[in-house]
Parts: sequence; structure tokens; C-alpha cells
Amino acid sequence: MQKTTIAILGAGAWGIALADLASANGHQVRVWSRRRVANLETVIQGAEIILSAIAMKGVSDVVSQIQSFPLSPQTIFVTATKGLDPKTTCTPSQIWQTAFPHHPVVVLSGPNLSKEIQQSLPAATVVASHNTAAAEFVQLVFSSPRFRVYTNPDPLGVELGGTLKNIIAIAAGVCDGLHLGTNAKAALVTRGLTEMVRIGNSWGAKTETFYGLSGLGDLLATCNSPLSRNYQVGYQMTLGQTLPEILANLPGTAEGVNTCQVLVQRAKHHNIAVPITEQVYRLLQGEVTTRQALEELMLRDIKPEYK
Ligand SMILES: NC(=O)C1=CN([C@@H]2O[C@H](COP(=O)(O)OP(=O)(O)OC[C@H]3O[C@@H](n4cnc5c(N)ncnc54)[C@H](O)[C@@H]3O)[C@@H](O)[C@H]2O)C=CC1
Ligand SMILES: O=C(CO)COP(=O)(O)O
Repeated sequence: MQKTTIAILGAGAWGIALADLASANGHQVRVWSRRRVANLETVIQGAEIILSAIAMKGVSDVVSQIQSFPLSPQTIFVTATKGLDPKTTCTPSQIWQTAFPHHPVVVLSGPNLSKEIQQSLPAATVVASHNTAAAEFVQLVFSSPRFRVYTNPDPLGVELGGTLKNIIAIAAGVCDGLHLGTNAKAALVTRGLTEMVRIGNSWGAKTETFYGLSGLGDLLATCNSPLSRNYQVGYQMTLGQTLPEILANLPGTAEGVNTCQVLVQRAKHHNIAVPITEQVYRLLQGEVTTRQALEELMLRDIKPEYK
């Protein structure tokens, strides 16, 4: 394909990994971060794709900065952030789409631990949009023999898969830290997926999306890897560290911590049962120990598997 100009916003682990993938495919890549000298307006000038790999806490601010700059009407926005806005509970793609209603917005999400991608290990991801042509264009830009990119027409489901699994990954870290065994881990991940589908459906996402790469795929990756920062938060809580201590030493962002808080609010408001999320929330708040959280989950009222 022809050379594309891509502006990558966010020079964290994921922004740099995506920049390297696009550069390796011969595209012209410019990276912006709040800590670099490059000016945001200059970086996005003339870009055919603006890809955001900014942590959730910075998304709204960067979106409003970009709103004041001139843009080509063809510019495609790609969002790779996995979080929820604490004020509005909106997803990052909803924030981008509201700010730029006439531009295509594509969600990029999948089982993509950046450290493995930086080691050139093979991986697959999903690009999802209501604008099929835009998703196919982004698919071409990033596809390579070591990065297999699928398209999907359910951006909300793809985005929520990547966002909601972070909470289950915290719980999985607890499960491994307490040495609860393989049966417990399988039960947690499976019931976690049920919880993700329940939340996703109430939001308007499709069930089948959660059984794909961006849902089950990302859940398997992050619930089974010490490379996942969210998993690390849960694991280290079993070692008796406090949340502020863990976060102070964590390499990068664990979005699940904030997502959990936002989700508990939203679930209460919409009357959705989220027992695992609730226990992770109470644990992060210091209201229960890891053992008490486990006990609360195991002693819930018995019920049918699907209801
Ligand atoms: N690292 C990974 O394996 C993957 C991460 N993600 C997601 O990508 C996002 C970024 O993750 P990482 O790069 O790993 O995190 P990181 O902590 O390494 O980097 C975060 C980036 O966001 C920027 N940022 C933070 N607050 C900001 C603000 N207020 N204004 C402007 N920029 C701000 C930082 O400067 C940095 O460039 C997260 O939502 C994460 O869930 C998604 C897939 C894989
Ligand atoms: O989302 C990820 C891999 O797909 C990265 O997970 P963590 O944010 O938990 O490190």
C-alpha cells in the first residue's frame, strides 16, 4: 500500500509499540507526547491517521486541544486507550466521535501485551468501526507477518472488551497470588467473561464480540501474564502492599483501577449485577482483604449459571 502519514499521540509503552509497527511497514510516523518538545499541532498537521495511545486520564484534554486545530476532513482517528471517563462513563471512542462527528473513528484493541510486540513476537488485533472503509484502511496500515489485524463492525464491543477485562485481570492476579489453583482461575475468567457480556449488552455491544480477540482473547492474555500491569496490581495486593505503594512502583498505567470505580457507579445506576467488579472495587478501596473478597464471591446466593 502507499505510504501513509500517521500521528501517534502518547509515547508510552503502547504508543511506541504501535509507532514501531507502522514504521516497520514503511509509513511516515510522528510521535507526540506531553513530555516531548514536539508541538501537537505540528505533529498532527497533514496526518491521514491520528492514533491515540494516551492513558484515559489524558484523553479529554488532548481531544479538546485538537478541536482547536485545522484538520483534513478525511483524517481518521484511531483510539487504542482501554479505559472509561470517570465523569461521563463514556468510552474513549465515544469521546473522540462526539468531538469529531464528521470523522471516522476506529477502535484498535486485542490481546496485545506491548513488551511481546516490541520483541517482534506474533500477535493479532482488531480494528473496529461503523465506517468499514476506515477500518479496512487501518487494517492495511498495521498488518504485517507479525501483526495480524482483523476488522469488526462493533466498535463499542471491541472497546469494552479491552476495557472491562482489566478488572478481571486484577482479580486473576489475586487468584494467582493466593495460589488458588487452575480450577479457581478457570471459574474466575469464565464468570468474568459473563460479567463483561452482561455489562456490554446493557451498553448496546454485541455478545459475539466478547468471544473474539478483543474480549476473550485479551482476557486470556492479561489474566495469565505477569506482563499485564493490571494482573500485577492484583498479584501484589496479595503480598500485603497497599494500592498507592503498588501504583508508585508500577511500570506504566493500570487502567483497571479507575475503570473499576467508574463501572461500579454505572452498574449501580443501571442495576447490573457485577459481583467480581464489586469485590475488586472493595479490595482496591481497602474495604476487604484478598481472602475476604474471595469468601464473599464464593458465598453468594446459589443460582442458575445463566440468568
Ligand atoms: N502497554 C500495553 O501493553 C497496552 C496498553 N494499552 C492501553 O494504552 C493506553 C496507554 O498505555 P501504555 O502506553 O501502556 O501506558 P504508559 O503509562 O506507558 O503511557 C501512557 C501515555 O499517556 C500519556 N498521558 C498520561 N496522562 C496524560 C495527560 N493528562 N495528557 C496527555 N498525555 C497523557 C503519557 O504521557 C504516556 O505517553 C492505556 O489505556 C492502556 O490500557 C492497550 C493495549 C496494550
Ligand atoms: O491491554 C493489554 C494487553 O492487551 C495490556 O494490559 P495491561 O494494561 O494490564 O498491562
